[in-house]
Amino acid sequence: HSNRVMWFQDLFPPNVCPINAKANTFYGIMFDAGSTGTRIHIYTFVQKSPENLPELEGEIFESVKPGLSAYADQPEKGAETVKRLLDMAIDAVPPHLWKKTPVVLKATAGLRLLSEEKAQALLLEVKEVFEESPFLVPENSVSIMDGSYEGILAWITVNFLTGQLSGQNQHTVGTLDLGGASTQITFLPRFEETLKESPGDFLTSFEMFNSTYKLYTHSYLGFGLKAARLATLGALNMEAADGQMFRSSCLPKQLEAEWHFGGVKYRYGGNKEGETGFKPCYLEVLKVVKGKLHQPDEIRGSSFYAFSYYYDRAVDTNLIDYEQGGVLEVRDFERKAKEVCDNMERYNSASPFLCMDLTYITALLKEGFGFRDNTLLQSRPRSFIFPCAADTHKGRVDAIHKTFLIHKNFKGKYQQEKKNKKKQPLQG
Ligand SMILES: O=c1ccn([C@@H]2O[C@H](COP(=O)(O)OP(=O)(O)O)[C@@H](O)[C@H]2O)c(=O)[nH]1
Ligand SMILES: [Ca+2]
Repeated sequence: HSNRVMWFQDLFPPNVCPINAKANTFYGIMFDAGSTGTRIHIYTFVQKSPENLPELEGEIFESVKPGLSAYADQPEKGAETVKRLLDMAIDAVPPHLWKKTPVVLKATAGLRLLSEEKAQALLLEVKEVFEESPFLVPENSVSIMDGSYEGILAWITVNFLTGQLSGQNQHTVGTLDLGGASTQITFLPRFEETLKESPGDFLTSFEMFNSTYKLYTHSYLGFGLKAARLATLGALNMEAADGQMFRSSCLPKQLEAEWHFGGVKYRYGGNKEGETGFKPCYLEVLKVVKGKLHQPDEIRGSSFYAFSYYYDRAVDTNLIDYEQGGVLEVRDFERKAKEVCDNMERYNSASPFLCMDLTYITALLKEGFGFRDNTLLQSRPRSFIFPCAADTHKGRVDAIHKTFLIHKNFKGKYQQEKKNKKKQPLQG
C-alpha cells in the first residue's frame, strides 16, 4: 500500500499541496473581470518561516458569465455579480482574518472597450461592494489593468511555473493569450534586431529574481475572439445595432440568430444565397487582421505557449486533449478550419461560430503575427501547470492569477521603454 501513496507524493509533494491549514496562513482575493466572464480566486498562503516567501497553499475558484461589460448600462446589476462571488470568500476566509485579507479586481478588455464613463460607473459600483464587505480594500483595488501588464503577467505565470525563471539555463517560452475582446503576444527577444525594430511601447523591462527582463509585449484591443466575430460581421463598435442583420460566409447558410456582447444585441446570419466555406470566410476574416499587427521577424521560427481561446477551440475540435493539452502547428488550425467551414452542415451541433473562430485563429497567427505554418504552439490545460488547482477550472491558464505569488519578487512597476520612435498606427 505504501507504494501507492508514494507515487502520489512524488506528483504532489507535501510542500506544494498540503491539506491542512496552519497557523501562519493568510488569504488574498483576486477578481479577474474579463470580457466574457468574472472570476474570483481566493488564495491561501502559508508563511513557513519569517525568512521565506509565503507559499501558495490552495485556491478556491468560481466564475460567472457574462462579464461586467455586459452590464454597461446597469452598473449596479454588474456589481451584484461581484458581490455574489465575494460572498464565497466570507465563507472561505476565517472571520478573524477578514480585515487582513486584501480584495482586488482587475478588469481587462471588456471594460477597455467601453466608454470611459460606463467603465468608471461599473468600477465605482464594484468599489462600493468591496467597501461594504469586511475585507481589506487597498488603494486602487478596483481598476482596469494595462494591456502590457496583462501580457507580462501571463508570460511570468507560464515561465515561472514551468521553472524557466530560476536557475541558469533559462529557456523562456513566449505566450499567446486569446481572450474575448483582446489578444496578447509576449516573448523575450533574443536578437538585437527585434529590439531595434519594435515600436517603443512594445518593449517593457522589469526586474524579478535579481534579473532584468526586457520583454516584447502587446495587447491588441478588439482582436479577441468575440470582438473579432463582430469585426468580421462588420458590427464592431456599433453602439446600437438597431436590429440590423449582419451576414457572413463563415456562418451556416440558413442560420439567423441573436447574440449579446458588451451589453449590445446583434442579429447575425449566414449568406442565404451567396457563398459560404473556408475560402470566402478566410477573405472576410483577412480584412480584420491584415496589416493591423506588428510582425516581429524573430517569432517566425520560435515556438509559443498558446492558451485561452486557442486552447478552447483546439480542444473543441479534438486537435488536443482537454486534460493533457498538446503541441500543435499553426497549420493544424488551418486544416481544421477548412474541415469545419467546408462541411458546416456536419458541425450543426457545435457553435455556429466554429468555422469563423478557427478561420480567425488561422488568419491571426499567419497574417496577423506572421507565424509560419509549422510554428509550434504548445497548449496545455491549467492543471498541467497548476497541479494543485481545483478541478473546477481545468483547461485554463490564468494570466492574472500569480500577482499575489510573485509580488514580492516583482520589483516596482514595470517600465515601458522610452524610445522616441514614431508611433505606428497600431491598435491596442
Ligand atoms: O483564468 C482564466 C480566465 C479566462 N481564461 C480564458 O480566457 C478566455 C476568455 O477571455 P476573457 O473573458 O478573459 O477576455 P479578455 O478580457 O481577456 O479579452 C477563455 O478562453 C477562457 O477560458 C483562462 O484561460 N483563464
Ligand atoms: Ca483574460
